[in-house]
Amino acid sequence: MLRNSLIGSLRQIKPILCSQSLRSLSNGANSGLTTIEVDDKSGIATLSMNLPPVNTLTLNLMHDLIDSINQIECNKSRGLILTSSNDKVFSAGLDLKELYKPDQERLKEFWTIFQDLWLALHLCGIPTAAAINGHAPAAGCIMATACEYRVMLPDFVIGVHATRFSFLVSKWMMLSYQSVLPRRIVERALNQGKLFSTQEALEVGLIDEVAGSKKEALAQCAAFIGTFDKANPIARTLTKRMCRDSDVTELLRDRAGDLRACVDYINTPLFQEGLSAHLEGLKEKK
Ligand SMILES: CCCCC/C=C\C/C=C\CC/C=C/CC(=O)SCCNC(=O)CCNC(=O)[C@H](O)C(C)(C)COP(=O)(O)OP(=O)(O)OC[C@H]1O[C@@H](n2cnc3c(N)ncnc32)[C@H](O)[C@@H]1OP(=O)(O)O
Repeated sequence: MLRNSLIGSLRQIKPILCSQSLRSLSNGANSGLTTIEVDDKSGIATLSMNLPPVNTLTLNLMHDLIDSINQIECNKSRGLILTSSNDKVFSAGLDLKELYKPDQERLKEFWTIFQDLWLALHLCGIPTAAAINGHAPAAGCIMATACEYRVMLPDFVIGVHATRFSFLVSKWMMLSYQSVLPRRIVERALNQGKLFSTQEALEVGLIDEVAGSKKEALAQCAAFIGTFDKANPIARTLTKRMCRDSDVTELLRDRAGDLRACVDYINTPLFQEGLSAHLEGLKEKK
């Protein structure tokens, strides 16, 4: 029953582009906001976000990421490593400009694609790891928690600091955080709007390892992916999805309800005023 419902729900996000070859993948498959490099020897695909200056999750970047995840999965790569081509920022999270005084139809599209991205990453059939080679606030952190393993470079921050500027997060975003950290730590960190330093993140278990360089981070992620070599890939995928079932069911059960709640909240004066102050703060930093 559980397995059937899992398979059923997974069909909803089944990758469509299943005929592409590894060669064309390694040549880069889309508009350049992401790049895919497949290591010939290991068969592991590295997916890099490449949207200067800070990899904000715009509609286009999120579309590219979903396409890339689907392509990597369809090509039966041995694993997927998510990273950034910026050496200071993994991802600055959602594009705040999309949330400020938004066009209502575009906002719906934006939130829906964010849900899709999280589902694609969270339910990706092959092993996934994040090489966090820069700051990873807010949705940057949520993307990392949707992966199975996290390796981070020193002197950066990661976490969900939404309450600092009067944002709430959806339940599924909270569950993603909670799938990595104990509930009491998540509750405290979300309420404080805490950004963890690399060292703090390691101590609480938000990340699994610290690496000295991006090259080392990629190697550590690849070593993690190698730990599944003895597992049957289909059994592994089904097991991963069963383990994650309760997290995704929350969203799949009522995507429209989540969309409605988010759109309503984003339109409140509380949210818009907090966002306006946050955007000013980012400008004044200069
Ligand atoms: C009752 C039930 C209700 C349910 C409600 C559910 C949901 C409700 C609704 C809301 C959703 C809340 C979800 C939030 C998830 C998010 O991801 S929101 C995004 C939050 N992200 C941030 O706050 C990060 C802000 N950025 C930074 O802190 C820094 O930029 C950085 C990442 C640390 C990098 O610093 P650095 O010094 O290298 O760069 P700059 O700060 O100079 O930035 C360069 C440039 O980029 C612009 N920028 C940065 N981040 C963003 C962003 N997220 N969106 C848009 N633009 C961004 C910055 O302003 C600079 O622009 P420039 O001045 O024009 O150069």
